[in-house]
Amino acid sequence: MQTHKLYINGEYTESHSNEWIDVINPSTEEVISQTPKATTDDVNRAVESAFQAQKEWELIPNIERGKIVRKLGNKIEENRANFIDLLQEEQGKDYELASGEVDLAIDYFRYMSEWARRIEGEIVPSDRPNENIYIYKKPIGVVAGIVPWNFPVFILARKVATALVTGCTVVLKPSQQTPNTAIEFTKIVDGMDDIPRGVYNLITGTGSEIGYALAKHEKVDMVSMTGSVPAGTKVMEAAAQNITKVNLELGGKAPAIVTSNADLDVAAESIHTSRLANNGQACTNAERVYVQENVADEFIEKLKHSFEQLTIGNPRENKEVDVGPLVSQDRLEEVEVMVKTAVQSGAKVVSGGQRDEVGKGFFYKPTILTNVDHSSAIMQEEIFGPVIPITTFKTIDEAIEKGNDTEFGLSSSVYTEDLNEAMRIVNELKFGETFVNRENFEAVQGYHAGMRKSGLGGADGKHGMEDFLVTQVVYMQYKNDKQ
Ligand SMILES: NC(=O)c1ccc[n+]([C@@H]2O[C@H](COP(=O)([O-])OP(=O)(O)OC[C@H]3O[C@@H](n4cnc5c(N)ncnc54)[C@H](O)[C@@H]3O)[C@@H](O)[C@H]2O)c1
Ligand SMILES: O=C[C@H](O)CS(=O)(=O)O
Repeated sequence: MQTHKLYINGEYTESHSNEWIDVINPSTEEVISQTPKATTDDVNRAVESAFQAQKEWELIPNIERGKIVRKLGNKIEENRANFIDLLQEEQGKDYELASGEVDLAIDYFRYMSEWARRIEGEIVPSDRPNENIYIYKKPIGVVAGIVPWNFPVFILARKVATALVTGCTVVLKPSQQTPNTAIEFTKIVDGMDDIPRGVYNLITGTGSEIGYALAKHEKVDMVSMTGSVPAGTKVMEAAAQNITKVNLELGGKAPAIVTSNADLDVAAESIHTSRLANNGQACTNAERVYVQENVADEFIEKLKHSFEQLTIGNPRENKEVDVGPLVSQDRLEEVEVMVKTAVQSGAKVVSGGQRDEVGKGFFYKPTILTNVDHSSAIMQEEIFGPVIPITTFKTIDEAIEKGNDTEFGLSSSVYTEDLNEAMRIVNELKFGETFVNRENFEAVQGYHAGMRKSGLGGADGKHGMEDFLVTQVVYMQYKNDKQ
């Protein structure tokens, strides 16, 4: 059994707890490694080390930091196959998405490195003679990067690449369910002499203890956390104690609106892809469909047909597998309960509707539900599994109203070939992202940010990079000999 260590101040170190968390392969239920269950003492050590390293790191010229960030991407690429394998093993992704995620992480380090020369301030006119007002952009400081299990490599890149290029130091806490890819990344950092000690630290453990302690730490300047709304609420509560900035990427309940003017083949194919990506476990996946009633039967038939072609199994053993496992037994049971509750309330199962007993592993059959009420739990709560509930609408007004009627505000999508209809729906939907006639997954140069309970602040692009900066305004008075 492989056991791991924490990484603090440039050294591998034992946790003070001497307790361990099992990491389980969701396709086989085997324990694949054990990570230390860190303590608050370990959190203090890691944050102190990041705090001490901050000054040296931010004084390194941006361009040098950018080169280091680029190099990190290159090193992941050298180790690409290993990252893909570890990711498949700990999270159960299919090969295509696992390799896509690792490639996106590589790209992310490279993309963020390019901001090194472009972190710009401003000079604005003063009200007084002989004075310039400089608006400086500076690193926010120590960043706590708290990562979920569903995209453990890509979201690590979002936290680490952005922190390092902006001159911040980082304490990374991966999900206790998928720490092995972060541990592999830590080996890369450890092998690079150009990253000063303490700039990057890794601690492993539970969210409720270690994540919370990190968010509450007075020397953490920003908590950048991706995860569920309940955990994000806890992070805000902890951070509030020191008025620490939070950057939160939380859950979603993305509506997909299919109008009678849609290309139904495109809609069915995109919603299929969007609902099942990562075995149904992505925050931007289509989570509920509103289809105009005169095309509903045809659309549902197309989706049903495509769901029936799917192969389920261990994606690490078979590259052709379309749908792998859910990440854990708990996740499987939660999805099962949500579907059962919906069925008890009158939902009709068009496809799937139960576990897939392929042997060991946490497999649930891709499921289509119709006859669901817009206000029911399956239409309002995040499912995070391969289940798509579908309801109908009569008018575009109704579709927009129902689409917006949610506590989440991350992603949404619209299917129509009518430009006027598309523009109207896009303008009236209140979501951080809207995909028109295509499946989800955002671009690194965009801005991934949720409205309502889906988060605060955002990631990616110029605006995501700027979330890791603070502003200092300098009023520079000078003497003018000519006056
Ligand atoms: N908006 C986005 O970009 C985005 C991306 C990926 C996942 N998500 C969301 O993440 C969720 C799935 O991931 P998950 O199950 O790993 O989420 P989670 O909230 O259970 O855990 C996320 C991270 O937060 C930590 N955590 C948990 N409780 C905490 C607490 N009290 N204090 C501090 N940290 C805590 C966990 O240990 C983990 O590292 C879904 O809701 C999904 O929509 C959102
Ligand atoms: O879980 C959320 C996602 O859709 C994935 S990510 O935003 O690209 O990380």
